[in-house]
Amino acid sequence: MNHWVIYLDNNSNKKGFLKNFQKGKMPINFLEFENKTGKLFSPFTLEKLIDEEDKHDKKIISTAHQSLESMSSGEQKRALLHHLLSKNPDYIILDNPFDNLDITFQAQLKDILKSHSSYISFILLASRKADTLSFINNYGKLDKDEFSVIKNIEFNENSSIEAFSQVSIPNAITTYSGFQNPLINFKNVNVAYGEIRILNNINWTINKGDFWQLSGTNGSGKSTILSMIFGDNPKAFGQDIYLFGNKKGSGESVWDIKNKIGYYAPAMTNKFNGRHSIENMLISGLTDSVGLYTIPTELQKRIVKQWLTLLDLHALKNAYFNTLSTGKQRLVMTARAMVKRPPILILDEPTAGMDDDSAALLVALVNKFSEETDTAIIFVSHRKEKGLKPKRILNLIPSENGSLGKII
Ligand SMILES: Nc1ncnc2c1ncn2[C@@H]1O[C@H](COP(=O)(O)OP(=O)(O)OP(=O)(O)O)[C@@H](O)[C@H]1O
Repeated sequence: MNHWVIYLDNNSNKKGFLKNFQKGKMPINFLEFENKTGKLFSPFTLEKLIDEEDKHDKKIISTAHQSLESMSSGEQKRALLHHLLSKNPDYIILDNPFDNLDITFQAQLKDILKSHSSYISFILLASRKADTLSFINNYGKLDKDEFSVIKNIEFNENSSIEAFSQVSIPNAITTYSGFQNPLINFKNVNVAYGEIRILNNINWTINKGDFWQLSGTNGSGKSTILSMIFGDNPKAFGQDIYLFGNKKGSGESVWDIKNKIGYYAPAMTNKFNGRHSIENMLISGLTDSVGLYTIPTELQKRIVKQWLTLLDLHALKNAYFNTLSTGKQRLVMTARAMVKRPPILILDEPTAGMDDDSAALLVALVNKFSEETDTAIIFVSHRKEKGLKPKRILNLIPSENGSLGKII
């Protein structure tokens, strides 16, 4: 059985490769798959299934107990793999399957894949050099649209990233003032869905200038906590949760809260597939809109120019955002969440799907935010992100009665 890993970097045209592959236009090394049945294990497949379940009100993967959409990322991946395997394909393309997965589940997933590897071929698309599978026997890489076979992966340590050191984080236009510490305060917060307890007596205080990593295994409740801050999770009501001094649910609208928070999660990138220039993308971060509805002011343009210089993207300011490499898109989106210099910045698994070098660059940018500004940062990741310098970690540790919060 042939199994492949194809290493991707910042410039790989993964979408094009997948599209062609599925149409049967694959590199000659893959001709054995030409008339075979293949399946795609990717966030895109998950999105499509969630959409289909929603539109047709049917259960493809959802169970009587839980919808696919409400499952944690780990649970979704497990369910998707199970679904794809049940179709008995000849091969499965795995698009960065280990993203968003904690170490335990990564190991479980590797075991499941191995147990099927004697009769299903796996083609692994991997951005991280450490993400490989023991039974892989062919190696390749995708350079833009060009596939080539390589001998094996050479592990090279990232050189330390000196990027961004020349330019300071630009100033704010609107100053958010008048907020007292703590900006966020959770007191003995408990969440359960039916009989299942998710969070157990969580106490968490976030002050100005804090830099938190929120970590925990898949399903431990990280998204649940975020949704109580940034979303309108009804589980937040009636609990002792204080946002900017106000008890959650006591009158402030979700919009009021969102206005004071910069937020970025990779899934947001899909909202910006229209014709948005990089400059306008950053300006729209000042107004919290997807597009631009008013002519930008000179001041807005000046601030954004400084951001473009910081990101070394000034020469590309008129380029369309969707023509950028994934790594550069992520940098722009992260900066976009920060341009208004909000009191709180939430970055939800921002490095998922990035190659090592681009992830290191994003990490360097976030460290710089922490060093040079008063914005409190919450960086969600179960991966120990190399080089990230959070000051504190809230680690959610699952227990029978829901996750306990351990502060490190
Ligand atoms: N609406 C819901 N109904 C039932 N269970 C839910 C609902 N929303 C979340 N859950 C469950 O709550 C648990 C915590 O989920 P959550 O998404 O917060 O975890 P997470 O730490 O963000 O996981 P991951 O890293 O995999 O994204 C999971 O077991 C999930 O299935």
